[in-house]
This record gives sequence, structure tokens and C-alpha cells, in this order.
Amino acid sequence: MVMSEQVRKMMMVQEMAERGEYPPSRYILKDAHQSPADAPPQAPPVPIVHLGHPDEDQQIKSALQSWGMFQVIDCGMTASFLDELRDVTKAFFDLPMEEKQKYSTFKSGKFHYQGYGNDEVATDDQILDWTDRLYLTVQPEDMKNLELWPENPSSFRDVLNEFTTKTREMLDSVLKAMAKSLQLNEDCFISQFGDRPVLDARFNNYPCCQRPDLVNGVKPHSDSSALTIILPDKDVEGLQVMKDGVWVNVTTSPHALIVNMGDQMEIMSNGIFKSPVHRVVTNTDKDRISVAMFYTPEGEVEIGPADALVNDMRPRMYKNVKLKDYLEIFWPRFLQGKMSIDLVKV
Ligand SMILES: O=C(O)CCC(=O)C(=O)O
Ligand SMILES: [Fe+2]
Repeated sequence: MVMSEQVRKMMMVQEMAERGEYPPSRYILKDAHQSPADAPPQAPPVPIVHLGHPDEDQQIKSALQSWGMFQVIDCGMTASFLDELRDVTKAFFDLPMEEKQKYSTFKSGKFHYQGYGNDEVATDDQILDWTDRLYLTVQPEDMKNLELWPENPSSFRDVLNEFTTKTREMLDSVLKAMAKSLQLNEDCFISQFGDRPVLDARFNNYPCCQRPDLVNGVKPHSDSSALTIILPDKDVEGLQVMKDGVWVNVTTSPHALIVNMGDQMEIMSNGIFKSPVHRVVTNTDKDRISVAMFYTPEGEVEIGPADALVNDMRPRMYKNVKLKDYLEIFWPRFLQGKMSIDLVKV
């Protein structure tokens, strides 16, 4: 088929950037209104939530109702560990292309989500993002595909395993704190995840680009997850969030992690916590890296608005949905630059 041939011949973004190439037409935004160039340069930093602080409830509620995300500084991971995670990420993307391709998303001519590559190319008119990534499921244990876990740099696997354990601990405390901030039982959200919640790691590389005004690093989207934890680049900005109808730069402390709401959380909270639309923009001279951890309920478990959040004052706003079914709607639409949350509204 034309499509798969096209994909096989397609270069990784990193290779095009290294050759100083102008982005090919498949990457160029068609609508001038979508240009990444028009974000305001100055914005306040993302609100900080101090987990365990007496004002935690208030901090969470206000951050999630205004931004849909917050930053955590005291996240239980040391600054040097977070730097190590950045170092192994960068070391992986710095490997020769031949070595990275051992972990390719393409196997026997077929696309798989896990591995090194970019989004699936599903249609001829799909506009591609200026990024390469490594996508790995890290929990549950039996869903790990270790064949795709880099052995180089040699500490990569250990660092990822440690990041996974620490991220899970952080997610559990954040989910409890979010429930308590709404005067709910602390297990109210956690109990919806089932026995086998899924945690996926995505290592993102956004090479510099000759025309950052014409491409997206990641197209505008909301996450399909319940929660996403993001370790942004220490020096290079690029993540932007749509706030009150305008794009604002996401700025954080160098050793903070960002907690971002995903669509599943918007559903479980009956719309109180919004899953924000965000995107990544590129720049002409600096590569950017980030690591995102997507936490989702088990695919077969039906989730829905917490009972205690549905009442006469606030009627049910979302249908119950299984993650597996949601993803079937979400991915093809994501690839076309469309959001999906409205499709599960009552
Ligand atoms: O690179 C980032 O900062 C965020 C990436 C992102 O939004 C995603 O992978 O869903
Ligand atoms: Fe995202």
C-alpha cells in the first residue's frame, strides 16, 4: 500500500534536523491561524502544589480549575535523579540511528505503539509532528516488552524502573489528594483504576527546526490518560497550554514534575477537573527533550463520574466508558488533530 511505503521511506525528524532540512510538506500546518508563532512570551509559572501541605486542598482545586495542571517540587525524587533521567534520555537519542532503529515501532512491516518512532501515519492528509520518541509500557510488569528497552546507555533500564516506582507512588498520593480536595473518600478515584492500571513512558525528542512557525512539536491535544506526569526539558521551553482561550508557555522550576489532567480524570470528576488542551512548539537552534508518563485505568474497566459528584446541582456530564473503547475513538481523531472528550458527554 502507498501509505506503508511512504512510512518506510520517511526519515526520522532528527535526521532531517541534522541535515538542516526545511520541513517537508507533510509537517507543514495548512491553516495560518494555527501557527505556533503567536504564543505570548510571558506567562506566570504553572501553579505549585505542595503535597502534604495544610493548604494542599485549596492549591489543587485552584490549579486544576484554572490550568488543568500543576507542578510538584517535593515529588519524592531528588534533583540529581531527575537530571540522570534527562541524561539517559538524551544519551539514547544521541545514539547512532542504526542502533535506535533496533527498537523501531515497525516490525515485520507493521506499526506498533511501543518502540522508537513517531505517530502512526493513518491517512494521506495527516499533518505530522516534528518529534521522534520512544514509547514503552512500564506497568503492569507482564505488559513490558523488554526487547524494546534500550540497553544503551547501560543505566537506562534501571533509571526507568526507578522512575516508574517513584512515579506510581506520586500518582497515588496525587489521586488521594485530588479526591480529598473535593471532600471525597481518598480512594474514590484510585478505586476506578482496576487491578491492572497501565503506566506508559514516552521519551520525547524535539529536534530544532528551520521553520518553527510552520510546524508543531506535538499538535494541540488533550491527553487520553487519567493523569500524565511530565518531566520537561531543564533549559528549553516548548510546552504550551490553552488557558482562557490563549496559548501560554508552561514554565516550571528546573526540578519540578508537571501533573497534567487527562480526559479520564475529566470524566471521573464529572468535569470539575478539566483536561487541558496543550501542544509543543519547536525553535530554530535548540533541541528539546521531555519524559511523559501516562497513567490510565485498566482497559476493560468501565469508569465514569464519581457518584458523589453527581447531584441535582451538577447533573452527570459524561457517560461511563471503558478505556479500551475510548482509545478506539481517540487515536484516529488525535492523528487528525481532533479532540474526543465531547463525544462521551451525556
Ligand atoms: O513534551 C512535553 O512537554 C509534553 C508532551 C505531550 O503533551 C504528550 O506527549 O502528550
Ligand atoms: Fe500531552
